[in-house]
Amino acid sequence: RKIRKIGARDAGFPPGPPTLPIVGNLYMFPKEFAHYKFTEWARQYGGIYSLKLGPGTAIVLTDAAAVKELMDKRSATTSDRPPMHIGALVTGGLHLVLARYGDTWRTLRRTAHAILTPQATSRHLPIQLAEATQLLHDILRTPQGFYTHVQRYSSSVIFSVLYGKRAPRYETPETTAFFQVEHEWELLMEPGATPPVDMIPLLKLVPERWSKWKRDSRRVRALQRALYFGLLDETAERVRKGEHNGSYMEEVLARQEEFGMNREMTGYLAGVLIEAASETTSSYLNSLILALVAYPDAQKKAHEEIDRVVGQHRMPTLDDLGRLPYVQAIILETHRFRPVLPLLVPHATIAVEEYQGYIIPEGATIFINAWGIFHDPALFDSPEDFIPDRYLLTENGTKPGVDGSHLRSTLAFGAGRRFCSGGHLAQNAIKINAMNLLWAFDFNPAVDSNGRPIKVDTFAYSKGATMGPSPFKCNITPRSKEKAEIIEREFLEAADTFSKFEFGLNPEDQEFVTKSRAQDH
Ligand code: HEM
Repeated sequence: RKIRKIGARDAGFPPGPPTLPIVGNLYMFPKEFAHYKFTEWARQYGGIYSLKLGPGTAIVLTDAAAVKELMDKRSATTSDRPPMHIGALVTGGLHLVLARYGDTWRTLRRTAHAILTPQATSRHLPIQLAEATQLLHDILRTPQGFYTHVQRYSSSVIFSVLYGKRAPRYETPETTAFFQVEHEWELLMEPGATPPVDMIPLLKLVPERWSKWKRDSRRVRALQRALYFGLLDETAERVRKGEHNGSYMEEVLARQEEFGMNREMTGYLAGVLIEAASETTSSYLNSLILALVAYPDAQKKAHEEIDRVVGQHRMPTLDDLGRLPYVQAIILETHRFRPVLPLLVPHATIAVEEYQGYIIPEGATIFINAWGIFHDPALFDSPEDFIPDRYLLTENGTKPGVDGSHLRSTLAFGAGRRFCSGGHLAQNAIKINAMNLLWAFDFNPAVDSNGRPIKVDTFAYSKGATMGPSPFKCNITPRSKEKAEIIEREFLEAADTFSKFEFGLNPEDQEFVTKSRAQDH
């Protein structure tokens, strides 16, 4: 009887789709883009429902009030992560984002905080601004390469902050290596993409030659370690030679003991921060560009506003944003329309909780279905469309007359004690680049050989835990000759800020840097 009970939903648990003995709902668990199926189930079973994953239980929250109560207010018991055998195999349990709620996580998070508080973040503004200027310059020169220009931007900022070493090109070896391994890692970590080894531990015993996930895990681990520890050793070597440049890893290496860190933790902390910062920020910005191409009316309104407030003769600054309500609305609408992590990152409970009469067992996985909340037709008018104007009508973009007070504008950055550590850095990146891109460029569909516009597909997204648009084509042109000249000029002026971060460049990078500056003279 006990065995037959495995996979069955206990009395008192939130409702959910029908289960089968032993496997529960595993037989129907989506293998990719899980947020779509999760949202379909939410419309059927409600804002809080449960899935039986073999003997384990997952709770899916598609309700802002439940997120506020369970994840924000009761975060003392809902801030663990579910055991992720594959993640632990790849990173040795030292992955800050995936680490269980315990001392290792606390130490890593505390150490990361040193560079990510609002105050510390303001110290990174000069390099963020300089890199954002290069992004405009790169797009001006080779607009068709915008997608990787954006990726270069986001990785170069975090490389500079962490190791004091920037990436002038997408082809800079560390950047290319990072995005390649990150893609494989993302595929491995997507919910449902690999056999459920956490729920059915016997699967761990399948020999490596029959389990692709084992081979992939080994490969990703080797590639990540080569990159992360290579960069760390390079920093240590530089310090040994007395060539300090004030980077964060220099500080962690010097104060390792005080932080409670060792070499393994330090290498992974920095590597995980590259992961957490690069793919997310670049996916967001590429989604923004995709939305601007697909929704020309919204783009036009933003252009009108930015021309009125910032004008033709200077680039925008962070201080302008307060006077750009439509651009602010575009920023919020992009998070809603295409949240970078549609299911955020799963949490887990360390004690039983009770909510609205339902039991949430200890050790349950909790998925926050941000996609389902943001695309709920009961909350939002035409949720499938990109309509920034909704955020001018009500604070949280909900339709008039609906109570949207449980939502918060930062939902896309997570909840409770696991809330995104890099929120301030990310918000600055988004604000600066959203304003810059809108000020500088017109984004239009690419045209085919007959001159007909090619419609972009706003649903063409790559698989993986992070939701980034698949590479797409569009036509990007500067909005005026004067703006193009300002970008050229500002790019030259950024050279000063860059110089501190440009050491040990390989010959190709060095040539690129020299040429790109010389051409502007
Ligand atoms: C558009 C940009 C970004 C988005 C949308 C984003 C979103 C998120 C989300 C949803 C989580 C999971 C939160 C949860 O479990 O409740 C998270 C965690 C995290 N993020 Fe971000 N993030 C972004 C950029 C960054 C940046 C720039 C950094 C660092 C420089 C960063 C560092 C982290 C870290 C370290 C965690 C793990 C926190 C923990 O588990 O304790 N993120 N982020």
